[in-house]
Amino acid sequence: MGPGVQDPRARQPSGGRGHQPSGPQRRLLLVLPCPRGDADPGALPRAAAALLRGVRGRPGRLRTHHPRQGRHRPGGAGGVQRGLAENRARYCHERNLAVNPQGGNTGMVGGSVPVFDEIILSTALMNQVISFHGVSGILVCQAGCILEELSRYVEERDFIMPLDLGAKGSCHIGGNVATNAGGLRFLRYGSLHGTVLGLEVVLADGTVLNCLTSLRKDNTGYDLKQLFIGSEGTLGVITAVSILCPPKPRAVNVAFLGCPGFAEVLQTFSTCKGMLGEILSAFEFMDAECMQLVGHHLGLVSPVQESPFYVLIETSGSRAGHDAEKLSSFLEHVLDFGLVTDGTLATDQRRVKMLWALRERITEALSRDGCVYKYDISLPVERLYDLVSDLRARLGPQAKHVVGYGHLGDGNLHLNVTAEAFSASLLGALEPYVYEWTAGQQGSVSAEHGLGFKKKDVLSYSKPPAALQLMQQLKALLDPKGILNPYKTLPARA
Ligand SMILES: O=C(O)CC[C@@H](O)C(=O)O
Ligand SMILES: [Zn+2]
Repeated sequence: MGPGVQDPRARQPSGGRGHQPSGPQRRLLLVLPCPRGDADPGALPRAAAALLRGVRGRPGRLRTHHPRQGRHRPGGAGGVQRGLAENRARYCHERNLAVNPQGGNTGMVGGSVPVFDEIILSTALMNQVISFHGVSGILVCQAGCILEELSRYVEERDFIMPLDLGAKGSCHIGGNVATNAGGLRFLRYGSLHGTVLGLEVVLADGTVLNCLTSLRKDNTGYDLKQLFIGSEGTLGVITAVSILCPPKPRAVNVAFLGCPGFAEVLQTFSTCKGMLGEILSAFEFMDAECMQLVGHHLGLVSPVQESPFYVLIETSGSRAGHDAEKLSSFLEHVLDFGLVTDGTLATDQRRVKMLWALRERITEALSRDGCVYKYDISLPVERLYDLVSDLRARLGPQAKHVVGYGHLGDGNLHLNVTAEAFSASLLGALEPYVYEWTAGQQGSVSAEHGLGFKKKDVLSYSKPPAALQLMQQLKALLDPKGILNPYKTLPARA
């Protein structure tokens, strides 16, 4: 199996917005039985015992600490779990044991799975809300909280999480931050580099770096937390997160539209920004092949007539009447100008979820189509679909499907190619072509999925040698023994 290729049997993120989590689960901490070269031979079994002690207790439900207990009071569950992460990091550091931090294991690039002999350090038991402030909307929670449970928790208090992903039913907030996950609310609420206010991180030597502040403004020197956001567990293990939650919008509308060509998709986007302004919260697109795949593999039915492209527009605002008025004059305009040929609107939650499922479940449909070659690319929005058309012509019958979809509002294309089985010649036709094409547009070879194990060797297509060197130096400074998530993010040194 090639480096950018997804094994069709690999675990997939859970389905669309309607997905219900299966409730708290017991996660096993796996210990692979081969010590690293110079490690103490008895160390792994002892580490296994120490690690496994951590899964004995009943996995907790999402709950808030009693404020009187304090966050790190000895005996408080938060203190115990954080303490375990800290002790494990010390233990592993002393014995030169490699550690693979793991959250919900829903990543796309193999960042959360061990490569050789790493010990998996699961955050599953660190699943408590530490505090939530109803005026500021600042949530402080442990790393193992499941995104969907956090969403429910803050929504009950009239706020929302600033990020939303198809994998919300199983991904952990710590993993979201470690991978700097993008997702469906990025257009409106921006990157985790902006919404995360503080982090608690266990460093490679077991030191706890407590930068878990809840301040909107803090200009005291280097902003160290930024180093860990998107570093995929290679610089430290995130154990707690402080994050700013926006107020829950009172009115959410979704429009699902059919467009006759990609030029019209782009014009619809420009018009939409101009006419919907501050209420626009998502602008997603998918091509006709995506629609065929969700229909064929998942039985989902298109709500609009067959079109070469489809667009999903979400608005989130505070006055339903005002938003509906804006949306209908926008729709009238795009229909009159032939930018859109058919469309449907949803305001009730059930239909909103149904329309989102068409877009969110494309990944799931692709995984049922065979062997999937996945690319997550940032490009100038005007060129976003050229790569897909270009590849369709280049690959011809070698590929079963070449599809393009994604977060058009963020300039993020998800290019996926499917085939009956893995083929070295198909991979050879795709790589390095896709990466060279992207670099030619000054794009990014990983817009939101990170580099992990699968994409680490293509980093240089998007970063200059001096940046790579500085990254290697930071890694050596923070993790001199190279025990934190080795073989990930950075290419192997020559
Ligand atoms: O599977 C993919 O390529 C994309 C997954 C995810 O980022 C999405 O936006 O649906
Ligand atoms: Zn995405």
